[in-house]
Amino acid sequence: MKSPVRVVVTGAAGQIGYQLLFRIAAGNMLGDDQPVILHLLEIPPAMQAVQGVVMELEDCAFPLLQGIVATDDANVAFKDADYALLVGAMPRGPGMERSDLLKKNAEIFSVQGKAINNHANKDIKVLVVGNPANTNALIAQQNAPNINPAQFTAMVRLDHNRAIAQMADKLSVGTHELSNMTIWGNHSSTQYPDISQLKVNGEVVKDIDHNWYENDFIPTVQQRGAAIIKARGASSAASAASAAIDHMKSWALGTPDKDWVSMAIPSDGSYGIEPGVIFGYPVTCANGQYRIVQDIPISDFSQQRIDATNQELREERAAVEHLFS
Ligand SMILES: NC(=O)C1=CN([C@@H]2O[C@H](COP(=O)(O)OP(=O)(O)OC[C@H]3O[C@@H](n4cnc5c(N)ncnc54)[C@H](O)[C@@H]3O)[C@@H](O)[C@H]2O)C=CC1
Ligand SMILES: O=C([O-])CC(=O)C(=O)O
Repeated sequence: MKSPVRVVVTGAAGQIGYQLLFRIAAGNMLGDDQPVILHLLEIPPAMQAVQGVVMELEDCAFPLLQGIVATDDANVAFKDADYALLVGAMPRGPGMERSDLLKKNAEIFSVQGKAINNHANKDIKVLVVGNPANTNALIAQQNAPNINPAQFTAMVRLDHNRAIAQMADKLSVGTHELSNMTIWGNHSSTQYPDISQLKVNGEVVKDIDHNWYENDFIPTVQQRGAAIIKARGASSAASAASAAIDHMKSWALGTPDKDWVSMAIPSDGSYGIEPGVIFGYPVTCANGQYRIVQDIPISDFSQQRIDATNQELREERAAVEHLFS
């Protein structure tokens, strides 16, 4: 049996937290042979609800769950943490863009970045889910100068999974038959779902109707979060938790041969993006490290969309630079 790892989930009493914790404890994220100690961080008014979540986790008698720490103190929550899923933040409601949450949520990520810096394992893997995810990840990273900046990532995997599901439906194939989807840029309505490299059972997909791609598929993926808010009256939760599991699993356990996943990670300058911006890229993962897929041909059509999402991320960064330590 491996020794247990410590996994922090913030916003543990929220919608996504409630979907996420049980799957982590069941081994869906880090594997059937990896025991976990869950650290649940919440704000004081939610601590009673967290106690209920703790009771339910206990009642599952998960063999891999070797301990639970529930706290409203970030310094306690991040102590010796190996993985952190930063979910706790306000969700948007109808008619809002995710960037409208920037002012409300930014402070949370500067506080948590500092706590990670001071208390976490130096190899910690951080995934930011709370919106606007890319820029919140940048805030956390900039407040953690002693942690390798590459360890801070944000979630575009839900967009990646949505894009695969839409294409599978269009092509009448199973989602498992598709590979090489890419989400470039921001987890926002400027994201660019790129199907130029998409394959079905290893064969490049040709003959996609460009009009459908541009005017139906791309907006559907970009606006899927808003469509769910409209339908459910609340933002996506189970699918978001599932994507968070997928993101961390890929990062920790690796991606399959001949495929890649989309992760928002600090740019190293690849594809002309300014270094440091937390940008959605196609990546492969092995041995707990991710690597940007290089040399994907970028058409003029793609370049315009990559530029638009890059521009939005630069504007978001400019709005929060005062929170960088
Ligand atoms: N990146 C992505 O693909 C997605 C991101 N999201 C975002 O995830 C976030 C959480 O969504 P939900 O779980 O639906 O919201 P929710 O409102 O159900 O839960 C959020 C929880 O966070 C807690 N919280 C607030 N401040 C905190 C702090 N400083 N420390 C610890 N916990 C804190 C709240 O008490 C609440 O229990 C939202 O910002 C939402 O927009 C949602 C779906 C997809
Ligand atoms: O749309 C939202 O506000 C929640 C979210 O990020 C998503 O579902 O992609």
